[in-house]
Amino acid sequence: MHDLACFRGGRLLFKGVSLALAPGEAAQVTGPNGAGKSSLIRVVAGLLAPAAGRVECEGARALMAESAALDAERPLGAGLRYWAAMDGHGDAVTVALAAVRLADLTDVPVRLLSTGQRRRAALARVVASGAPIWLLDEPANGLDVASVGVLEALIAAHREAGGIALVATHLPVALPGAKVLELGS
Ligand SMILES: Nc1ncnc2c1ncn2[C@@H]1O[C@H](COP(=O)(O)OP(=O)(O)OP(=O)(O)O)[C@@H](O)[C@H]1O
Repeated sequence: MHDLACFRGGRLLFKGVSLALAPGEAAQVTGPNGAGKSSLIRVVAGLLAPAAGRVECEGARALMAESAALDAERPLGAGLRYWAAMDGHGDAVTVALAAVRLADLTDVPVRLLSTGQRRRAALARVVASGAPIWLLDEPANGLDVASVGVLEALIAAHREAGGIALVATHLPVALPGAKVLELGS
């Protein structure tokens, strides 16, 4: 991120935001409600144009935001395979579902999943994407303590394998050695 600025709703949310993440590194984006954490994640994802500055990425980006964008009527496994196939990793879904402890629900329609299970499904989508750069917007929302542990372990394994994680969260998520990007300060 080079000198990023973001205007939204006629308001300057942040400016002068610069950060470099090398393989294996992570950053936590913090700040009060409305500071622009989600907006920053969307800028880095390429979904929102910055008012100034630029983002450079080497490798694909996977975004975990509020919605997992999975067809509610489809079985979970089939819904995830649809996206993973687009990313060229259709065979990664079984492992991803096991990683987020949802293997038992592979054949259950997405509409029947609980809130926390939906969040874990969204995480499975990121895992199955094979993308080296994970952009996680409030990934711990709706997760119980054990699932936050799973989230932390998956991020750690991703970093150990040379991946990068940018995590916006107001809930505690252990990210050892992560850089901190505080917005609204
Ligand atoms: N589509 C939009 N159009 C105009 N303003 C928007 C839009 N989306 C968000 N905003 C505004 O941008 C500001 C930052 O929102 P953002 O969701 O990035 O904050 P946040 O730090 O993630 O907040 P929270 O902690 O509540 O999730 C808010 O004031 C919000 O009202």
